[in-house]
Amino acid sequence: MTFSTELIEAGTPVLNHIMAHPFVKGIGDGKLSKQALMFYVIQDYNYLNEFLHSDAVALLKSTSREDMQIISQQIDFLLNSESEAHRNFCEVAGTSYASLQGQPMTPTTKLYTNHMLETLKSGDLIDIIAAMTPCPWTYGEIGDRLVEQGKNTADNVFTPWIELYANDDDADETPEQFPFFDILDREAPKYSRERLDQVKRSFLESCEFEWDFWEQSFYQKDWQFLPGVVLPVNTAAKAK
Ligand SMILES: Cc1ncc(C[n+]2csc(CCO)c2C)c(N)n1
Repeated sequence: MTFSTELIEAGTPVLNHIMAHPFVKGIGDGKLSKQALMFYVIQDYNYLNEFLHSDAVALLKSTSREDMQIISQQIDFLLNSESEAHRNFCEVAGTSYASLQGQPMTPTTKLYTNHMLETLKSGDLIDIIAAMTPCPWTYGEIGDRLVEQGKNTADNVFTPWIELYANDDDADETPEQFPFFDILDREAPKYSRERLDQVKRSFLESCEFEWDFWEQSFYQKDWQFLPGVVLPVNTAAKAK
């Protein structure tokens, strides 16, 4: 069994929970509250900035042009295509994208991005890619499964979001669709079983953070701040 197959098998229960999450179901049914959509976009903008930093370090640790190409494609998607997904949510929420940028990170966004950034400090390429892979993997799967369920209808307001993340219909579910898995499979044989278990754990932590991200957005889980705390002006995270 390849290492990527092992990771996919281990991550599938989390993916199933993500598919059952009310936010993801809401995308499929074209129904989500304005508050949930805005919260998601604010936090995802923060998340994607840190994902870009992770890509930058992954690029720095790459030794082949092939890997550099894969990582640069991810950066290109993130900078040039992924904003379309945010714009789709903003349009439905009836707000402008610009108004949702530059707000503080919530605890969950901090934990998830810190998990990725921590691996950058001390990890090898395999550690960095493993922590980053659940992001494109789970979104590709969400897109594919919602298309399989026939949710990308003309009258679903979230069809542009679904179609951005769904992979081509004629392609099978193979790791080739997620080139990060290729890098993991190539790097894995260089490591002991014990070391690979650490990598797998890190992948699973990111899978769980993906679920947490939907959860925090659906319920708008923000900092509580204890009674009596007065925040500095312009640092309240909640969108008005
Ligand atoms: C919390 C969160 N997780 C995953 C994605 C999806 N995503 C982020 S970058 C990228 C392409 C580079 O791999 C993809 C598919 C997201 N937007 N937000």
